[in-house]
Amino acid sequence: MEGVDHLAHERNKSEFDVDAMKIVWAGSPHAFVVSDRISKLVASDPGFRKDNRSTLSRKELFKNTLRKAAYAWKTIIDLHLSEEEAAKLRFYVDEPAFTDVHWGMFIPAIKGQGTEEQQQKWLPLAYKMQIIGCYAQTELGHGSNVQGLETTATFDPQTDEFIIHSPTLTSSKWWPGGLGKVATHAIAYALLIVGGREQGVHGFIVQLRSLEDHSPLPGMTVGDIGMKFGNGAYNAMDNGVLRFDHVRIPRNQMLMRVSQVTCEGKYKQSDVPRQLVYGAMLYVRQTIVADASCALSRAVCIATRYSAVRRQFGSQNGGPETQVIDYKTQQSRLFPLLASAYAFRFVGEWLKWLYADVTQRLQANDFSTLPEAHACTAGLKSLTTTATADGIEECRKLCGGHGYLCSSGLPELFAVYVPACTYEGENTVLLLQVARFLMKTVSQLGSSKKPVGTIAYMTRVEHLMQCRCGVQRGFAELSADLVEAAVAHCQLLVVSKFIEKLQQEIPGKGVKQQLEVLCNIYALFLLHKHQGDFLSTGCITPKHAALANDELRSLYSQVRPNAIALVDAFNYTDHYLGSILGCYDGNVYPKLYEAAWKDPLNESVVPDGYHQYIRPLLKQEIRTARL
Ligand SMILES: CCCCCCCCCCCCCCCCCCCCCCC/C=C/C(=O)SCCNC(=O)CCNC(=O)[C@H](O)C(C)(C)COP(=O)(O)OP(=O)(O)OC[C@H]1O[C@@H](n2cnc3c(N)ncnc32)[C@H](O)[C@@H]1OP(=O)(O)O
Ligand SMILES: Cc1cc2nc3c(=O)[nH]c(=O)nc-3n(C[C@H](O)[C@H](O)[C@H](O)COP(=O)(O)OP(=O)(O)OC[C@H]3O[C@@H](n4cnc5c(N)ncnc54)[C@H](O)[C@@H]3O)c2cc1C
Repeated sequence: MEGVDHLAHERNKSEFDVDAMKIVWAGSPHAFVVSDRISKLVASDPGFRKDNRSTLSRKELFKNTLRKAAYAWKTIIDLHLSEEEAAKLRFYVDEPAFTDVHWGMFIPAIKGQGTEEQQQKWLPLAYKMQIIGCYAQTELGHGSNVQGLETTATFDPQTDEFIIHSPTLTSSKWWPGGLGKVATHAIAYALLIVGGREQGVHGFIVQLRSLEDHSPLPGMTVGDIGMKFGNGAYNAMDNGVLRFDHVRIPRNQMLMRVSQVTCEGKYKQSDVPRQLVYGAMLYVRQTIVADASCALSRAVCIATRYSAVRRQFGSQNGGPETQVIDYKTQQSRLFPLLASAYAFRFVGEWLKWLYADVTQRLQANDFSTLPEAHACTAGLKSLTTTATADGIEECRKLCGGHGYLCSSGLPELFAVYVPACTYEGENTVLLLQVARFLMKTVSQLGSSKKPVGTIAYMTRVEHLMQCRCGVQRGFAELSADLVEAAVAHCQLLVVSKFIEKLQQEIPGKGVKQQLEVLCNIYALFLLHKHQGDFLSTGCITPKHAALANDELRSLYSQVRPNAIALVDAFNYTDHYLGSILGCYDGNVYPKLYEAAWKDPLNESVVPDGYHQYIRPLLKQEIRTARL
C-alpha cells in the first residue's frame, strides 16, 4: 500500500531517542543539519537521478557523469556552498568521478609537497577548477613498489627543464583516475635523474592536455584503460594510461618542498623527511577509513530493513510467518556488521583528529608522530576496507535471492566499493607496513625510547619484552604471521576508540546504552571469531570463551527491538540508499514488481532476436537459419 509505513511497528519498539543517535552518527548537531539538508537537496533534484545507471552503456554513463559533475559544480557556486557542504553534496550524489581525484589527491599533493610559491601558483587554478588534476603514480609494471617506478625525469641544465620519459612499456602510467579522458594536469611520479645520478622518486606537475581544445600536448599518448569489475558505476571513472615521449617541463614544476634541484643542477634535500613524498596517500587513506563506515552502514541499513520485512517459515495456526530478522543465525551475521559500522564511524572520527594533529605538527617541522600516523592510517585503511567489502557481500547474501538484483543496490555498492581494498595501497602491503612499525617498536622496548600513543600498551605486555631481540630478523619468513599481528593491533585500536567514545558524555534517552551494547558486540564477536588464538596463547580459558558466546547471544536479543531504529539513525534518504529492499517504508514487494517492468528487456513482449534465433530453434529450422 502506498504511503503506509510497513516498518512502523518496528520503529515503535525502539528503546532510545533516534534523533539523538542521528546526531552522534553525524558527529555534531551542526554536521547533522548540514548532512540532512544536502541529502534532501540531492534527493529532490532530478539532475542527480541515479536509478537508471545500470542500464546505461559505458559512453552514456561517462557522459552523464560529466554532466552531473558540471551540474554539481554549478550548484555549489549558485548556492555558495561551503567546503563542508560541497563535500556532502559529492557524498550524496554518490557517483565516482574525476572530481574525486582532483580534490582528494591532486590538490592535497600540491598542498603537502609543493613550496609556498608553487602552492600560490597552482592552488587558485585548481580550486576554481580552471585546471583539472589527476594523481599519476602507478604504472603498468609497478603499483605497490613506488621506488620501482620506471618513468624518468632527467634534469637538463641547458634549458632549465626536466625531460619526462616513459622508457619501457611497463613504465606507462596505468590506473590514475581522471587521466583517461578528463584531466588537464597530473602530478606525475618519476625517478629523478640529476647530473647522471638517480635521486629517487619525486612528484612533478605536468600539463597533459590543451586548455583550449583538450587535445593531448605533444609527446603524450593518453587514453582510458577499459571497463572495470561489475559493469557498475565505477565505470563512470576514466582510469587512464599515459606514455611520455621526452616531454619537457620547466624546472619549477617539480614539487620542491621535500627536495630541490637548483638551476645549476644541484640536488638538495630539506630537513623534512623524504616520506612526505607519500603525504597525499596519508590524507586519502584517512578519508577512506571515514568512508568505510558509510558504505558498510548503507549495506547494513538495506539488509536490516529487508530482514524485518521478509518472512519465511514458522507460521503458527495460519498466522504470519517469522520475520527473518528473528532467526538467531540471521542476527549473528547481521548484528556484528551493524556494530562494525558504528565502530568504524568512531575510529574514523578519531583518525581524522590524528591526521589534523600530524598535519599541524608537520607544518611546525615536528615529524615525531609521522611513523605512528602512517601505521594507523595504513592499518585502519586495510582493516576497515576489507571488513566493509566482505560485509557488503554478506549483506547481499542476507537478502537472499533479491539481494542479487541490481534494484537491491547491493551489487553496485559492492562493485564500487571493493577496489578500496586495492587502491591507495593494497591491503596486505599496508599491513606489512604496520607489522614493520610494530616490530621496530618491539625491538626498542627496554631502551630509553618509550612507546607512546597507540603503542603505549606494548610496555605492559610482558611477553613482548622477551621476544624483542632479533625481531628484525626473519621478517619476510614470518610475514604471514606478522600480518595477523598487525590486524590484531588495528582491531585493538578500533575497540579502544569505541570505548573512549563511550567515556564521553552522550545525550539522549537510551543512546549511550545502545552504543554500549554495540561496542560489546563488536569486541566479543572478535573474541569469538579469533577464540582459537586467544585460547592457544592462554589469554582466555575455555570457560571465558563459552561465557563470551552466551553474552553475545544475549546482546543480540537486546539489539533486536532497536535494530530498525539503529539503521534509521544513519539518516539515509531512499535516493542515497538506491535500494528497493532498503526503502524507508519497507514496501518492498510492490516496488520490486513495478521495477521489473521498467527493465529495457520488458519494452517489448516478444524479444528482439525471436525471429532470428528462438523461432528457428522451436521450428527445428536451425540448419537453414542465417545465424
Ligand atoms: C559526479 C559528482 C561530482 C561532484 C562534484 C563535486 C565537486 C566538489 C566536491 C569536493 C569534495 C571533495 C571530495 C574528496 C573525495 C576524496 C576521496 C578520495 C578518492 C580516492 C580515490 C582513490 C583513487 C586511488 C588512488 C591511488 O591508488 S593512488 C596510488 C596509491 N599507491 C599506493 O598506495 C602505493 C602503495 N605503496 C606504498 O605506499 C609504498 O611504496 C610502501 C609504503 C608500500 C613502500 O615504500 P618504500 O619502498 O619507500 O618502502 P619502505 O617500506 O622502505 O618505506 C620507507 C619509510 O617510509 C615510511 N612510509 C611509507 N609510506 C609512508 C607514508 N605514506 N607516510 C609516512 N611514512 C611512510 C615507512 O614506514 C618507512 O619508514 P621507516 O624507514 O622509518 O621504517
Ligand atoms: C579503481 C582503482 C583506482 C586507482 N586509482 C589510481 C590513481 O588515481 N592513481 C594511481 O597512481 N594509482 C591508482 N590505482 C592503482 C593502485 O594504487 C594500485 O593498483 C595499488 O597500489 C596496488 O598496486 P598493484 O596493482 O601494483 O598491486 P601488486 O603490488 O602487484 O599486488 C598484487 C599482489 O601482490 C601482493 N604483494 C605485492 N607486494 C608484496 C610484498 N612486498 N609482500 C607481499 N605481498 C605483496 C599483494 O598483496 C597482491 O596480493 C588505482 C587502482 C584501482 C583498482
